[in-house]
Amino acid sequence: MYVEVIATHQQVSKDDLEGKFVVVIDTLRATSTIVTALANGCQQVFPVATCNEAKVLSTSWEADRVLLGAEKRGHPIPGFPMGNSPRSFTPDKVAGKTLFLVTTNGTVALQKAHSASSVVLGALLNGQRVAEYIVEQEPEEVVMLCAGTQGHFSMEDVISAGKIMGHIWDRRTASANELAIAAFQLYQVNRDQLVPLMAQTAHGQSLLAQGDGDDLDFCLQEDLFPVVPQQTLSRVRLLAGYGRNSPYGQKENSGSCGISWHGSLGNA
Ligand SMILES: O=C(O)[C@H](CS(=O)(=O)O)OP(=O)(O)O
Repeated sequence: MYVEVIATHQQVSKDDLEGKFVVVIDTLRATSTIVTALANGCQQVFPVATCNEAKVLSTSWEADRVLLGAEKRGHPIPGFPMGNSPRSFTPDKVAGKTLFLVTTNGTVALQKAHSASSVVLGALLNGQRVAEYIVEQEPEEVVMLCAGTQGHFSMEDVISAGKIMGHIWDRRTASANELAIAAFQLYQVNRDQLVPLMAQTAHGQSLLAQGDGDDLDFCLQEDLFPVVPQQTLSRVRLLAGYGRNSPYGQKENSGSCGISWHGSLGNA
């Protein structure tokens, strides 16, 4: 297995991802939000790039089954009551609903991955379960596509990739590109201080400035939701057998948000 971490979705084209096994990561906040919504009972999510697209697509569903969520550069959008705060996607709001979500970076990265053969969504909230799924599937090549922030490297996405890399290496050998190795090291060194570290980053600072500091704490919890969301065509659902209510998921979701991991570098 070869694992490649890519720092921003702007570094790849749809063609580059064609036929690949891709993990899209946008820890602050799109993939954390989608993981949370699905784990809390949302039926399915359509990540879309524009508000217009979300409105047009949503008209095909019964109005009382639809949720509209959107933000642009961290700001709420009129007509999209759900925003992009994972903490607002509680079971009472999302159970049985179809969510159309528009965000600045994450949903654009997810749309770019439409050409991939398999697309799963990763975050710190579900990183270990995603790694287990990758190991079980044994793809020859894995691309961890970090959404980044407006074309720039995002520490939180790369650290999440490093966590997933570590869980893969804990279970099997795999070769990796240099960013994957760096991501692994970054996670290892900082795993006990994620909140203060992320509070220094550009995205952390902007969340704090807009009053969403609690999202930072929420999104930096590890393995709160042992689920694997999978994007098929344009829709994201929990992978059967890897959902919150699977026996596997229940067993793992023992209430601890922390992990116990003592991985070592695998051989190429
Ligand atoms: O909602 C977010 O936190 C970001 C907005 S931005 O990066 O601050 O512009 O969107 P996302 O697509 O989830 O990275």
